[in-house]
Amino acid sequence: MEKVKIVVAGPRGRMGKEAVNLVLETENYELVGVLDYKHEGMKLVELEGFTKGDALVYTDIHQCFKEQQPDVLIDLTTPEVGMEHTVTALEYGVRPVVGTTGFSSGDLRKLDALCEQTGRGCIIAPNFAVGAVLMMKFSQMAAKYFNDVEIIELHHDQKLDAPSGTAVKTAEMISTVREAKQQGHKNEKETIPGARGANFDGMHIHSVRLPGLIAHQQVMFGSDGQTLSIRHDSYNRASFMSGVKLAVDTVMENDHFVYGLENIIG
Ligand SMILES: NC(=O)c1ccc[n+]([C@@H]2O[C@H](COP(=O)([O-])OP(=O)(O)OC[C@H]3O[C@@H](n4cnc5c(N)ncnc54)[C@H](O)[C@@H]3O)[C@@H](O)[C@H]2O)c1
Ligand SMILES: O=C(O)C1=N[C@H](C(=O)O)CCC1
Repeated sequence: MEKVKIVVAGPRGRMGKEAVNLVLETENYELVGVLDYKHEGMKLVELEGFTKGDALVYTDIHQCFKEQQPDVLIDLTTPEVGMEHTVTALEYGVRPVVGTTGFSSGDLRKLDALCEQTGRGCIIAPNFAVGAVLMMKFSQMAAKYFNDVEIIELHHDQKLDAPSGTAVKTAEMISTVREAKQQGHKNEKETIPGARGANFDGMHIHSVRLPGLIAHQQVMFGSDGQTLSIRHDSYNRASFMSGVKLAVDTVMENDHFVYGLENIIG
């Protein structure tokens, strides 16, 4: 069987390191390159923190794709860089698996159109942890019966985007079934701006950033005399890797755009 040729963007990052190790340790995967903004021409093994890997470091995505002709790009960078990488990958016929969060709805529409144009698959997954995907699905189920919901997402303090991609995706999924409602008292007034969090279709999202945290989310529903809380916790970044593998294997079979792992988990 031919190996899946993979490039990882952001290899020195917290998630990128895990993804590089996943690729190196998976028998039918081959790491053919990594994309960084520095260390051009070095081998992966020469970078701090790596003990193996002959793949070359590229700072130019065009050169990387021309020389290596990968099947899949795994992107774990920043929203601006990630969007540029994803567009370029599709233009080269490389299938993107994107964990990078912070894409706008306009970005997602553009990528959807580009997949249709190129006939290539692309998976954007705001959260690769299977438990987090279930937490989102269970929240969507609960929202049929509870209109009042607050989303509390908690992450490490090095995170760039707020609210998290997971919180936005959860709110979007809830919105498909929740009866539209502006929550809280109609005369509610914030005495300190931001006290009620971000407002998505009348429901509120609260972003907590603290050292010591990894990735956590609690979705709280309330109605007369009862509350329901659905919570997921990632305690390490290995928790995301089975989802990355599922996305890589699936994108190799796909010719369309997928936003959210819930669309490929049965
Ligand atoms: N989908 C998920 O399950 C999931 C899980 C964790 C994190 N994330 C997301 O993944 C992204 C990365 O998270 P992280 O915690 O690893 O961040 P990080 O800051 O540790 O890593 C980002 C890496 O991107 C690299 N980078 C910046 N510019 C680059 C460029 N031009 N080319 C190549 N690399 C470049 C940086 O050097 C850095 O190593 C974030 O958007 C985060 O929200 C998603
Ligand atoms: O560590 C991060 O950053 C994470 N980001 C994702 C998000 O924005 O939802 C998923 C969990 C970890």
